[in-house]
Amino acid sequence: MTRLPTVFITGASSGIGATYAERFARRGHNLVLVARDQARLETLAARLRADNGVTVDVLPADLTHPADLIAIETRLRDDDRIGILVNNAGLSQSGGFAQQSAGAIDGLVSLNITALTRLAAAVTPRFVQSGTGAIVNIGSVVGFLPEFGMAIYGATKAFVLFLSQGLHLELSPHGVYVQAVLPAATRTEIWERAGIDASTMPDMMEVGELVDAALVGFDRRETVTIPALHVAERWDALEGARQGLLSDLKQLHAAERYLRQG
Ligand SMILES: NC(=O)C1=CN([C@@H]2O[C@H](COP(=O)(O)OP(=O)(O)OC[C@H]3O[C@@H](n4cnc5c(N)ncnc54)[C@H](OP(=O)(O)O)[C@@H]3O)[C@@H](O)[C@H]2O)C=CC1
Ligand SMILES: CC(=O)[C@H](N)C(=O)O
Repeated sequence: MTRLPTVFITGASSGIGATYAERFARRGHNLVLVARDQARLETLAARLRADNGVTVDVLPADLTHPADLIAIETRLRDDDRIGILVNNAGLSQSGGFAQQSAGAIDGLVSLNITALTRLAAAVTPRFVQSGTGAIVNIGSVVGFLPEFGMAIYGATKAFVLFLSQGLHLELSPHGVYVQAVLPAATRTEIWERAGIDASTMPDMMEVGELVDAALVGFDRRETVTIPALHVAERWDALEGARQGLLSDLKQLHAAERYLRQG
């Protein structure tokens, strides 16, 4: 019987989520796996149980369906064995902003933003109460790359970064660790699902390398982990510039350049 916290992973039927499941199972953690494709989750769960001797629960759910989301929130709220949430389920964007239907926009926002936020919120009071726990939110470098041409997807990922930084500030004094993982292009099914030809991407990281790097950041308790960023000082400089900008906000009056001339 393991004393390690159970790891709850959304979007665990493929790609990054399935790889997190494999890596945490190898470390001896019990798992709860969530995605829509129950058969795929069951196959993965059976393999992880057999290979690692861990307990794996499968919770099929569509996180964009209100009733499913409530059921998943309830499990996170009530199951005090769960000590790590990997908020990974996500969807990419197909086409430019002008091509988006109302349904496509709703799908992106409800999975990438609403579900992720509600699951973090469901688990937080219990983690704060116990003074321990970890929330891993999967963002994307596209969250700071409007140049990539996926305005809605990128905005959902900018939200994930902001939320994670805010939660870090609020929850770390209570012993809760929050990590934002920002992958760059990684070889998974997300591209095909969005109707994007992955062969048009010049370089792509293999998913195992991505998750192993993200776990190095996790073990070091990094707040923001960007596996494809080779010069870490770039991130520090960006954060430094942001802090500098804060010190130049003076809200009593508009800046000189906005004062009307005559
Ligand atoms: N691959 C990449 O290049 C990058 C990926 N990311 C992020 O990584 C995360 C994982 O993506 P990745 O592994 O690449 O892609 P995959 O498409 O392989 O995985 C997405 C996972 O989310 C699940 N999922 C999709 N829709 C729903 C839903 N409505 N309800 C519940 N689960 C759902 C899928 O399972 P099912 O269909 O069974 O529901 C699947 O398990 C995403 O948040 C993505 O934005 C970030 C940057 C780069
Ligand atoms: C743009 C994508 O679809 C990809 N998941 C990424 O975030 O790089």
